[in-house]
Formats: sequence, structure tokens, C-alpha cells
Amino acid sequence: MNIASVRRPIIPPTPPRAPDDMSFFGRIAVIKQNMIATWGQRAYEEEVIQGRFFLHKSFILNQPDAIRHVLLSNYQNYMRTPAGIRMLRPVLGEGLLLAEGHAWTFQRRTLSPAFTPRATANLVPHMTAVLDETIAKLETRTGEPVDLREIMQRMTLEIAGRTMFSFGMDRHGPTLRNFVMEYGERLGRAHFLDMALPVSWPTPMDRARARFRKRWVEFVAMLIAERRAVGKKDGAPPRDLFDLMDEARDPETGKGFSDEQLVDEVATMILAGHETTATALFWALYLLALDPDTQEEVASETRGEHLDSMADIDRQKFTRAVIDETMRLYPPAFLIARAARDKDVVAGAEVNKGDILMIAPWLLHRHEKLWDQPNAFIPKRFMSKEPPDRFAYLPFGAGPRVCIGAPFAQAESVLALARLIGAFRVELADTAPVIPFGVVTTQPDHSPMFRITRR
Ligand code: HEM
Repeated sequence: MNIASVRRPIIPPTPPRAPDDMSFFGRIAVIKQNMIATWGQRAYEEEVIQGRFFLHKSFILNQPDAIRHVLLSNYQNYMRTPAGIRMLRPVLGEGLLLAEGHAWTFQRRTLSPAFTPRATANLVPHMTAVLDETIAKLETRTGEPVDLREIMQRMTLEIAGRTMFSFGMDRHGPTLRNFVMEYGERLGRAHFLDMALPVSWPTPMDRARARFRKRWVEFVAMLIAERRAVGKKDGAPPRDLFDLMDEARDPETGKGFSDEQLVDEVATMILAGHETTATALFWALYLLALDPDTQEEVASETRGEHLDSMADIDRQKFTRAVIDETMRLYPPAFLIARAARDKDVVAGAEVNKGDILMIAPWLLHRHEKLWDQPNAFIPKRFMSKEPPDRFAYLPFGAGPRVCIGAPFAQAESVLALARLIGAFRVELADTAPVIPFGVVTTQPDHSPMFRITRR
């Protein structure tokens, strides 16, 4: 039986495919606005596409074996790209996402125990408390147009703040959001020189980025100082991620993080975690508003459930499939890019030092040869006995650098979607199609208005 034979699945809108003969400069101009719009039909059909990126070759990889090679078997030969480092260093510093070599091994090993599914289970009460508050606020807004994207952004930021520090973000949340918006709207966008010059050559934007970094580091250090002032009794169990990270010791050397390192780790976890999860939840709500039958299935799964522990979350199999399918169609991280440190051979092609390898979950998840009805929303495909190839479905990446926050993000998004859809019927109050834009994450081109009613 075909996976979608029962009901005709919805096909949500996407940007038009780029002409396959788009020029290099045309592509560079569009990248800043919407990287997804630079990919033509070939990128959804072929396994490997070779091109040029300034002085180096570039490759788009859509072949699971080649991706396994780059992200897993020979991952040490690949590092973050110079443009990625330039864009992210001012906000993430030397934290886990940008660290390389021994510094990365130390950080990953030291932080891992704080991010296991078991450690995440202890953070679920913080998540449910924020959800209770969000639902209570939404109850006062039933029947009127609501901007669920903004509400998801505030909610995931609040969850990030409470799980990190145990305190609410009512005082510092707005400043934190302003930092995120300021960076994302201007400094976080790659300009021509950012891509053309090596990282050691500062571009005019880098000066503005350095000024931003100074203010940002002072702000995060102030949050940490406030949290330290609350203290923790010796021997008491860790209350939040900050306690876990502050007490973390390298299992091999016994070394912990310095104050400067903690600033970068805290900044990395808050930034890498909240916008990505908000984006996933926004798209899930959008898809469920387009597909009321599927929305009803989520609602009926949650009926009679308390939904306040990890065991409850694990029982929401259909809601989990909706989240998985949402992240297939709208992977928040639409591109995973690497630069080669040295020569290699990938999918039969010669790769040289400095060449750029692009693994684009956006393309891979909609590839015509890898998926049945690639553009249709069919959550049940994730409930079939045969899961998709591990290297064809990569919302969280793969290999040693897989997202450390994946168990956290999955628990948070399943819990939030189940609780929200269990409480409200969600419809669109706006008929304009919502087009995904690839800038930092997979963002909607506008925030549509929704209408919610109590179930
Ligand atoms: C839906 C939500 C999320 C998505 C889609 C997502 C996606 C990703 C992806 C694709 C990578 C791999 C990047 C690469 O290989 O270049 C990654 C890495 C990472 N993510 Fe997430 N992420 C999410 C939530 C989170 C959360 C909640 C946290 C922290 C609490 C987090 C922290 C990190 C960190 C620190 C890394 C770097 C890991 C390393 O390099 O060792 N992410 N994420």
C-alpha cells in the first residue's frame, strides 16, 4: 500500500526552484536573502553537484554513503567553513559548536552527561511549567488573530532560560531577544567579502561584529553572575543546565570550564537551542493548520494524557511522527557545511584542501530519489517499520558532531505540540502562502496570523 493512499496529503508551498543555469554572482546575491532559492531542479534529482565557491570547488552531496563518509567515517578531515566561523564566532565564541580538534573533544566529552535523555528528563518540569503559562495566556486570546511564531519564540526562549538558570526570563528575555534580532537581521548575514576573504582578513562588517561581541559577552556574564549569586547547597542535586555545566569535569583529566569558556558554552546552548526549536514548532503548527485531519489525530492521541514526564512524552508516537515529518519538510538547520582540511575522495570525486562540502537537509529531505512524494506532508512515513536511511534524514546532523541538544529539542517539541494541540484547535486567519526562507535557519517569509479555539 502506498503510504498516502488513504487521504490525499497536503503539499505546502515552497519558493520556486532556481534556474539551473543561475550565474555565480546571481547566486551570491540571492544567498544573503534566501539560500533555498539558489537551488534548481537538478539539486533535487542528482546525487552530487559540483560547482565553484570563489577559489575552491564546492560539492552538494545528496548521496547517503558520501554523507556518511564526510560526517562520520572521515569526519576529522572536515571542519566548519571560514564563512560559517566568521558569522558565528561573535555570538558563539569558542563554545562547542565552533570548537575544533582537542578543544572540541574536551568540551564534547565534558558536556555530554548534561545532555543525555536521562539528564533531559530532569528538565521536563521546567518545560511543563512554561507550557502551563503559555496555555493560560493563550486562553485569554481565543477567537482573535494570534502570532504563533512570536509566541513560540518567546516560549522556547523562556524554556531555554529556565532550563539553563532556573529563573524566568521576564527581566532579561527582551534584551536577549533584541541581541538575537540585531545579530540575525544584519551582522549574521553573509556579505560578498565575508565569503570571499580568508577569516584572518577582517571585513568591514567584522568591526561591527566585534563591537557586538563585547556587549553580548558582558550580558551573558551578567546572567551567569546573577545565577551564581543564587548559589547551590553543597551536595544538592543539580537544578538546571547551568549547575550541570558548572560542575562538569572532563572524565579523563578532571578539568572543568573556565569562566570565559562558560560564557561561550552558555551562549552556544541558548542560541543553538531556542530559535531552532521555535522554528520547528512554528512549522508544525502551520502544517497542522493546513491539515485539520492530521491535527485531529494529534489531539486524539493526547486526550486523557497528563503529559508531564519523559515517559508521557515517549508515548506520543503520532505527535513525534508529526515533528519528524515537519523537520523533514522544514529542517530548521537547512544546511550543514564543511571545509576540507586535506585531500580526500568523496563519491568518486577528488576533494582538495579548502573545498566546500554542502550537505543540505533541505535538499536531501526533498530528494526525488530518496523519498516517496517528497513534497507532501505524510507523518505516518515515520511510523512505518522501515525508518528512513540514517544518512538521508539529518535534522540534527550525524556522526560525532551530531546535535548535542537533540534529545532536549525532541522532548520539548513533542511535549509543546501535544499540549498546545490538546488544548486548542488551530486555524490560519491568513490565506497568503507562507514561503520558507533559508537565512541562518529555515524561517517563514512572514508571520501568518492564526486563530485558536478551546477544545
Ligand atoms: C529543533 C531543534 C534543533 C535543531 C534542528 C538542531 C540542529 C543541529 C544540527 C543540524 C547540528 C549539527 C551541525 C553540524 O554538524 O554542522 C547541531 C549541532 C549542535 N546543536 Fe543543535 N539543533 C536543535 C536544538 C538544539 C538544542 C536545544 C541545543 C542545546 C540545548 C543545541 C545545541 C547544539 C550544539 C552545541 C551543537 C554543536 C555540537 C558539536 O559540534 O559538537 N541544539 N544542531
